Amino acid sequence: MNKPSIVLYKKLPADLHQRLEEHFAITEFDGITDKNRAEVFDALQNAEGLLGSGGKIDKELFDHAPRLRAVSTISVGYDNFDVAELTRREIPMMHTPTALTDTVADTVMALVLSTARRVVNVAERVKAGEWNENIGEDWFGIDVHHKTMGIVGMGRIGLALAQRAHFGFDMPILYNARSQHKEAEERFGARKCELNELLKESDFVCILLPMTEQTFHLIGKEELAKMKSSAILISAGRGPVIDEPALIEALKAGTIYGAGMDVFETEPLPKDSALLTLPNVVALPHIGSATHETRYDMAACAVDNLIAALKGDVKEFCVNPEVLKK
Ligand SMILES: NC(=O)C1=CN([C@@H]2O[C@H](COP(=O)(O)OP(=O)(O)OC[C@H]3O[C@@H](n4cnc5c(N)ncnc54)[C@H](OP(=O)(O)O)[C@@H]3O)[C@@H](O)[C@H]2O)C=CC1
Ligand SMILES: O=CC(=O)O
Repeated sequence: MNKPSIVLYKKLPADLHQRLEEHFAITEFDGITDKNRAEVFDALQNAEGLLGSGGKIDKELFDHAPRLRAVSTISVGYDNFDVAELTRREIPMMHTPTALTDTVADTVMALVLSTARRVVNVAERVKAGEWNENIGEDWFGIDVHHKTMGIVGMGRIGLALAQRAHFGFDMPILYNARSQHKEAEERFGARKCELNELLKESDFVCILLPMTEQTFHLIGKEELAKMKSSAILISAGRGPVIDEPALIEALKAGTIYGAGMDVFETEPLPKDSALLTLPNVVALPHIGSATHETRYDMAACAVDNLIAALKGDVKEFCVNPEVLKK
């Protein structure tokens, strides 16, 4: 019997590629870009599955995939997919939520520490030969331990961050989400509050929200103005949740102390972005989950997700479970 065809648009480790090949005939691309879209459209004519990460996966693409039965992304976020269109076509959309949670929380904690203690800025000065005598106050940062941690988006990653902040740094925790998160309250003493209260009271405001119509530019000029001048903003959910020009203004004016950012409105971050010129900004290239171990686990999860979905055997990790046949 012929194996079902799939389109793979992300390079996989050899053993995972082999696992996929045992089940499917694979047409492989190095991403889906404006340059190769037409070629991808041709390959999709026959494809029953789609697996990869990044790119804009929209209705036009699905229109070229009349046999598509399952889509699997190697990520937890899926804002680059037209999920409503997939649901309309009764196609399950799979993602990799649990594999990366701890690694992303570690990255957020790294941003908290490196912005507060100015690790990147100070290390650059050492490399530039500026450490010539005992350091003075111009090398100092601010404490992290015992400060108030505000978490906007108390989901899987928010919870893992709360655990680190509570047990590792003895930080009181405030959070904002749509629902109450009893586990965070009971295990880490977290207190749910309105966004405005969180912004006013937190020393670290960590934004861990998905990108949706409701979260777009949730943090803008007015919200930034509510933060303490000694507070630090950490952005590690999706870039467009923060109004970047408003953030740049606040950082330049010194109305907040600094920002640690793993995600941006435009990625890769444009070379002329003012964020690159500000010493109180730590900018990372969207590395939240980027360790060898975690990226492997995410890819393995996405491969298993596609195999399960094309067999009609989905048990978890489906974004639109309403399409699954009972
Ligand atoms: N920087 C990186 O490399 C990475 C970034 N991410 C990003 O992080 C996001 C979060 O991941 P994860 O924790 O696993 O996701 P979850 O779905 O577990 O958590 C999302 C949280 O956001 C809250 N939320 C959603 N919409 C709103 C809103 N309008 N107002 C207030 N709260 C809201 C949810 O609230 P409620 O609980 O009430 O539903 C939930 O607490 C991903 O969607 C992805 O975009 C993920 C991985 C890596
Ligand atoms: O940003 C990364 C993800 O997995 O989502």
